[in-house]
Amino acid sequence: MSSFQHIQVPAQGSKITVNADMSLVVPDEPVIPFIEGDGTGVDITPVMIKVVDAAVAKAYDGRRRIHWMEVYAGEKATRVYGPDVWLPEETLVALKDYVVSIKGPLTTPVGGGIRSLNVALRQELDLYVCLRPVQYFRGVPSPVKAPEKVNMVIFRENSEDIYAGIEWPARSEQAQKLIRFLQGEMGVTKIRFPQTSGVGVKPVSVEGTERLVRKAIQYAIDNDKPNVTLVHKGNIMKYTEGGFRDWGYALAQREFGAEPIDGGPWCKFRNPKTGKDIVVKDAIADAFLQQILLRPAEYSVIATLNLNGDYISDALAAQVGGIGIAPGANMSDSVACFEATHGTAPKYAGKDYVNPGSEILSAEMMLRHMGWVEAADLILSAMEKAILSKRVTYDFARLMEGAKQVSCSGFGQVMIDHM
Ligand SMILES: NC(=O)C1=CN([C@@H]2O[C@H](COP(=O)(O)OP(=O)(O)OC[C@H]3O[C@@H](n4cnc5c(N)ncnc54)[C@H](OP(=O)(O)O)[C@@H]3O)[C@@H](O)[C@H]2O)C=CC1
Ligand SMILES: O=C(O)CCC(=O)C(=O)O
Ligand SMILES: [Mg+2]
Repeated sequence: MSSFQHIQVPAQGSKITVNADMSLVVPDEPVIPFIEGDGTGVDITPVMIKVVDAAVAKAYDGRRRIHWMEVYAGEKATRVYGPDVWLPEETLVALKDYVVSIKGPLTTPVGGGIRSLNVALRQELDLYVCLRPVQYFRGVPSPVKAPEKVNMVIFRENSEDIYAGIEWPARSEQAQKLIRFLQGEMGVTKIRFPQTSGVGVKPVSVEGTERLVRKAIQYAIDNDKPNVTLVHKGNIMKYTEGGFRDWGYALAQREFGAEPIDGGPWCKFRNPKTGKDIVVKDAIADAFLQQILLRPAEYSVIATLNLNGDYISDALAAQVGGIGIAPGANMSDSVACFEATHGTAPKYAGKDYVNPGSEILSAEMMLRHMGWVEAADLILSAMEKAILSKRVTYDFARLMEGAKQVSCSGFGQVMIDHM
């Protein structure tokens, strides 16, 4: 018997569980929760499910099957649970309990209104790694000359930084109180317009940095990557972004035995699995954004803070063809919730128009994470073949010579036809 109020647990299928060493135990018929998402979520999420089901059926010939379980967040949650319930407690319980899940995008209003549900989910479940691989698919139209040189994996810190939403509006009692405290007790004299300033707080911790950088370096080891770059703005924000850089380097030396190169700060260590050197280096965020355009081949794994990671994700996605095919995952040591890099693209909502590729590739990451590599590989090859067939959604069609534009669901079907 389910103890959920509105979540319908599928009659068949069972939970994915986690061993003490954090490895997954994945049954052949797992129950996977999904959040449909706001805006274009209604378009892309059903297509993602159809493509994944087709890949799993093809790869395992009926021996494996996903039982999808809808859980609610965002506008749909307010329709199901009541007008003010944007992120029901039972959604959080289900995402945690069922270990692996996938979500569509959720709307966050600008300037006021509710705080980001996406951020709330990451915080509540402590999904501290935002993992966003950026790779080039043959045939994708790109604004740069050599998009195939972009092959990076972003590890974005997902739980702290200015992104955590600790801020107060201009002229509010709280902002005024904090400004008075800063001026009266902390010796701050440089708030230019204290009467009319909104204020935000940017927490960046040693633990938060270390757990993220540790994952990034381990990923470089496991996946035979040549370097890890810590991207920060530590020249200006010395004790937050500068701290991130310093704690990252210190961790590389302390836990992975990295030695300074030419007196540092860059350092390197030998990959215990391959014997090759892994260089740990850093870049200041503004310079990094021009480096990824001019010298992308020199960067492989990126470890960065929350807001930088947000900007870098969309910028890098553009280099390989746009956020229509930019996947991602939010992960703790045990729980993972997969989601596209893009948002709800409201002007296209409900039009069966946008590219479902980002959410499908997020599902591909999910299948790989579950160890269902055959199904994941099928999705990758179907994506590549679909793009090469030039039957693509508007975002690619408008940049491709000789393309035939298809709808969101049409692109899903083209993928299935190529499996
Ligand atoms: N994780 C999440 O749930 C996220 C949620 N958001 C939220 O989404 C809302 C809208 O944000 P906005 O800044 O407009 O960013 P979006 O990512 O939603 O859209 C920006 C532009 O990106 C392109 N785009 C987005 N999705 C697709 C797709 N599936 N296929 C092809 N192109 C796509 C479109 O470009 P074009 O106009 O050129 O066609 C679109 O206008 C906000 O409330 C924001 O907070 C934003 C990011 C992540
Ligand atoms: O939460 C949001 O609305 C935006 C989040 C976002 O842009 C991201 O995580 O990349
Ligand atoms: Mg973003």
